[in-house]
Amino acid sequence: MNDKVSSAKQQIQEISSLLEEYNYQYYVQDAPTVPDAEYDRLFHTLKQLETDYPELLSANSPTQKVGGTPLSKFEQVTHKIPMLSLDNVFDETSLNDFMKRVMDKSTLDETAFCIEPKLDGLAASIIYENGLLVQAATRGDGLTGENVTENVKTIANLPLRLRGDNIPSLLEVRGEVFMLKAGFNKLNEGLVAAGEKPFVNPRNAAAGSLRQLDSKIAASRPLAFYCYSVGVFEGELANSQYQRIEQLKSWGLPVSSEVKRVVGEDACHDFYQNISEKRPSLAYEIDGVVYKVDDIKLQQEMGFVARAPRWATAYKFPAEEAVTVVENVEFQVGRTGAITPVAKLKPVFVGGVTVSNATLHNKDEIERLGILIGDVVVVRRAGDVIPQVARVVIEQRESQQTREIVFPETCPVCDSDVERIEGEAVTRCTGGLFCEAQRKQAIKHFASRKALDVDGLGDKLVDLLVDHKMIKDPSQLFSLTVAQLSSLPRMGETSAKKLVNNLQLSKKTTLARFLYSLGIREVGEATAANLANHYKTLPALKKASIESLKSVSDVGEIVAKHLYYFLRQEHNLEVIDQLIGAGIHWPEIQEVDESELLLLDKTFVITGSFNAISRNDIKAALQALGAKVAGSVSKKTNTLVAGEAAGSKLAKATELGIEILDEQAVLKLLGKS
Ligand SMILES: NC(=O)c1ccc[n+]([C@@H]2O[C@H](COP(=O)([O-])OP(=O)(O)OC[C@H]3O[C@@H](n4cnc5c(N)ncnc54)[C@H](O)[C@@H]3O)[C@@H](O)[C@H]2O)c1
Ligand SMILES: [Zn+2]
Repeated sequence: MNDKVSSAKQQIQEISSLLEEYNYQYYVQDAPTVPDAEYDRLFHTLKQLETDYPELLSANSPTQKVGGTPLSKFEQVTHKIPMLSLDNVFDETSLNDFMKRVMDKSTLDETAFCIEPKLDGLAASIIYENGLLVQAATRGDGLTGENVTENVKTIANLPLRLRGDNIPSLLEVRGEVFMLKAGFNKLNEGLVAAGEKPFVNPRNAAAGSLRQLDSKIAASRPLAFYCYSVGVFEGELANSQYQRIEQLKSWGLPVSSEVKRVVGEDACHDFYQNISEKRPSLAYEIDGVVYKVDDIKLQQEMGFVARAPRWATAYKFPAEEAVTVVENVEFQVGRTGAITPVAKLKPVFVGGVTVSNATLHNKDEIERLGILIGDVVVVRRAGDVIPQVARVVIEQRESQQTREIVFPETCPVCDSDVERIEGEAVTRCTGGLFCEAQRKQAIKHFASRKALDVDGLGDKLVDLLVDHKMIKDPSQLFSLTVAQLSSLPRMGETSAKKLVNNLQLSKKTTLARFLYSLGIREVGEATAANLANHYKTLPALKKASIESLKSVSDVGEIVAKHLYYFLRQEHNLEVIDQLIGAGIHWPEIQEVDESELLLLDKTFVITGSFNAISRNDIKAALQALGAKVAGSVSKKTNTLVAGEAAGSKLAKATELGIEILDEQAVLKLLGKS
């Protein structure tokens, strides 16, 4: 034996024993450890080797057999006509080759194909005698299957008795037992809740449910069945695959509504295209399209090879899952400061593209997956969804080569501390004002209407300023010159002058607006106002402990922590100092005698639109008098301020008998009219 042959022989042995192991996990345990694509890849490599070295082909090769082995715990059933598998193709060219082979063989004027969705479940043979369901079996190894009659009888959409005319006295229907997507998700949720292992996919869930000794368990599982062919029969049947399916339907048997009879290559390709698009919205999983010669006589003439008919082929969708290795984990900082772990993968082809990154979302997800750097993982990319790590192939973990994923303690972009607040999944950078990753977002927020309200500084302009490296943080806005600004694309001198002027104007603000403008997480307009009223000065707020912060109305544990950490970052404090240095100022907040607060502890809601005053000003004025301003009307509301075109809030307030003030009345109350 020359070197090439002996190396081919060794490869064949290695692949065969791997495939046998995978077959066992898949068909016997109903729990595959590798994606189908990995199995198919090995299978095709083996087939190719056997084609290149025909002398090495053994009758026991996995390429010559139908996958499963019937479990001995079931009574065995011998199939009168073997239940075969299907050949498969993965691209248009191979599909065209298949069609060409059929055409070459055909003497028909018009060779039609029956096209069916390839349901992703497991095949079953169901025998009806005189219209009554008498036996059901799995495919098993193709010759012998498992008797699962009692379990099949529990499948909701399958009739125990056929109806209609001309039913053959003996009729073996073949089809797929599968699980609806919705039922599968629910089943897995239940299993997880009960501390049991969930199924990897609906196919394996269907197989695991059907092959239960206790039919009560099978009955509790959301199984369904669609017919796609006939085995043995006594009586008359149509001579076309498509018409046979119609006949089965007329006897009350369930068939997929997607099945079509078509003529011509174009129509065959169109079907594939259409159903690929429809796939995500189908209630059940399909993993491809099956093309069958429609004419039964032509089917018989074409016959079979070892494990599959020559008259049919399955065009499989590009695999949505593939196996690869996690080479490293990097951390990306998003524009809101969220730190996302990203798995750096050995590049792998999946879902039609080469993937080398997959998001790991957050710490919880890493824990859920139990993933380590160096692990072999299954990567999933369905449709346009970003690639995900679906699971770790724990069987292939080599401990010496793996290490734990360690989250950074400081931001990989700006080195500020990171925080992860209890109850939140996300880890964040706390250098909001300084962090390069968060720069654009921070400046846009700073200039926005409810913050410093810089007229003429829109989002696009902020992008430009940052991209042209003119500013790094909000404080640098104030040293921009007319010359600098007018050098930007689409920026004339007049607008540049206006903007510089507006920036000057915006320096006069309030402490509340200033606090809001810093973009501290969870510190909205109302919270900023409460903080300003409570602490009165910025230094007082800077010194506040978490406990003290929590005593402010509206401020809970989470907000308090965000504030506290934000104000402990050197870099943030520097930017704040620079802002003050640039001339931002606000009027001192007067100590007020609470007894003078007219509206202390009264709750207001504002709705509708106003003419002489803005909604924000009404709000600020009410708050200055000690009132709380809430967003929705409830029993706790004391007064509704209703402007023009007030709607549901007005109706509700009227219903609850709450005091209602119109614009005139509120202006009077505020002493402004
Ligand atoms: N991940 C693993 O470890 C692993 C192991 C073994 C097998 N597998 C997967 O199983 C495949 C082999 O399984 P297989 O032999 O069942 O072949 P198959 O699933 O590729 O094709 C044949 C089967 O398709 C089903 N089918 C669905 N719709 C049909 C229709 N309209 N008409 C006819 N048949 C239809 C039937 O059950 C039939 O037996 C492999 O290609 C691989 O994807 C995976
Ligand atoms: Zn950062």
